[in-house]
Amino acid sequence: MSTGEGTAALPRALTIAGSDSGGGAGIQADLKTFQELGVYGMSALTAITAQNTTGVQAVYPLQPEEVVQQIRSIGSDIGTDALKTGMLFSSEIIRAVAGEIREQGWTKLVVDPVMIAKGGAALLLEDAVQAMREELFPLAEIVTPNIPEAEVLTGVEIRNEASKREAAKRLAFYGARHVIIKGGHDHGTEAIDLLYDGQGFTELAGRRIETGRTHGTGCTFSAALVSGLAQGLAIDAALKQAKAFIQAAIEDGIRIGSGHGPTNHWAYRRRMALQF
Ligand SMILES: Nc1ncnc2c1ncn2[C@@H]1O[C@H](COP(=O)(O)OP(=O)(O)O)[C@@H](O)[C@H]1O
Ligand SMILES: Cc1ncc(COP(=O)(O)O)c(N)n1
Repeated sequence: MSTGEGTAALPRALTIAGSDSGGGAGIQADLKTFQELGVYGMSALTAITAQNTTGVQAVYPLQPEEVVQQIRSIGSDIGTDALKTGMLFSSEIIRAVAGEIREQGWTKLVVDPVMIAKGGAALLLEDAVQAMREELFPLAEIVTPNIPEAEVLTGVEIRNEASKREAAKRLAFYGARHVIIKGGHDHGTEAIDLLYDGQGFTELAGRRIETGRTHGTGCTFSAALVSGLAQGLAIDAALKQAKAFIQAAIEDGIRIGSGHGPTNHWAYRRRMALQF
């Protein structure tokens, strides 16, 4: 019988990101992922987007101090074991968020350098790329660009394995302790994510699924990574869990909306349950 005293020491994770009204990406994807992996989820909103599977209809950024206050409220009372950033929109918000993360002394930070939604809408202003590199990357345990984002951040055109590795090295040079260049935008029968830890490379491959339902894959993947870090996993174990989580979520994508449908955040836990 429950004593009503509560569950001790659930891992805690915070997402600092934009809201996706359609529920497939942004903080909604992050919170669903935290919950599915048994992590207590918290959020600090950076922007509201009016969005569905067909695209982004409007973006309403918050004031930098509104973002900072949310983070401060969490830091001054609940705290967090790990955190991620997603859509940050402007250099002003990036600077404010980086300043507050430094203030809180949080180090288990995953930076997902969200730039463009799958439908083509800008989720980061062009002049904010430099602030992202200079302010946020030095604080990051892991940065998780997709291929187009890695190209914008480094100026390296990724055409083959050698240029992908060169881009990863440059991203590490900006201060991130680990770099994962995600392979969703690549071609081939496998989606291969490349991890660089400042010394060597590791590849993690999953079967590429032919589907249009990939809205929120990057958000979901980085939220799963953060969950692993919050649980105390090492980077390679957190990456394996995140890859299995996103693979299941894409394989069991949800048939809703007429455009880029969302992934299924429930799929991984259901598969785990079926194994026992
Ligand atoms: N069609 C796919 N089949 C299997 N895995 C995929 C597919 N698309 C993306 N992934 C995986 O999803 C994760 C997110 O990658 P990606 O889609 O490149 O990010 P983003 O959403 O930032 O563009 C990575 O682990 C990637 O390998
Ligand atoms: C609020 C918000 N944040 C991020 C994304 C990127 O989505 P994806 O993970 O598919 O790149 C999005 N579409 N909306």
